[in-house]
Amino acid sequence: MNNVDHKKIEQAVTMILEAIGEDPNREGLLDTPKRVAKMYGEVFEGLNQDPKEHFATVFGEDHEELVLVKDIPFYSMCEHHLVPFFGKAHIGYIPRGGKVTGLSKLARAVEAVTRRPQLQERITSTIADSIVETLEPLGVIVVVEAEHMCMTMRGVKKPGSQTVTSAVRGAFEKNAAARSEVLTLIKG
Ligand SMILES: Nc1nc2c(ncn2[C@@H]2O[C@H](COP(=O)(O)OP(=O)(O)OP(=O)(O)O)[C@@H](O)[C@H]2O)c(=O)[nH]1
Ligand SMILES: [Zn+2]
Repeated sequence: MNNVDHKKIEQAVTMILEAIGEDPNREGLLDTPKRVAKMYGEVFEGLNQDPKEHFATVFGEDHEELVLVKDIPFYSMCEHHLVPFFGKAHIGYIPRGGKVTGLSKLARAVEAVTRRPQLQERITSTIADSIVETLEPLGVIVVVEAEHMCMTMRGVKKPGSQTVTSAVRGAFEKNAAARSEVLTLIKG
């Protein structure tokens, strides 16, 4: 929570308020720079984390079949406009050699990757590659669906449009049937 330079953010927010023609000294705005600094500490908390660190918890469970955690909600900040994009991540992997991680660790990795200025494509591939590098599974598939506020409240203004990205590694790259099984499970 304390990864950001609060003082610097407070100064910057005061300057932005002045720049838009607001009065930073009016009552309602007095604590706004402080609040924004605290909020950025929270939404950019992932900058302090390496998603891979969450996969240190490994159980020696002999399960070389699909593990899928779907509908993991996330909130991130588009690195172009610093406005939110948010949605769901779905992570499937086929463990190898008993390297099975805790289910919550997949959701923790999503938090680590999304709580920083981001691109949806990078979120998707970083999660997949972190799993490949740590758990060395037979295969990984990551699907991310999100709504980007920079496309809804501003710019092209297309509310409701969803962006879907996927990253496949290992067995899922070659095996279309395995991929479609996961996609069916995600939809169901
Ligand atoms: N590929 C990708 N693009 C993104 C993501 N988030 C936002 N963008 C896009 O980043 C682009 C930035 O385009 P620019 O032309 O530099 O900026 P802009 O003038 O504000 O663009 P508009 O949004 O079209 O008004 C826009 O097309 C956004 O939709 C993301 O996660 N992935
Ligand atoms: Zn954007």
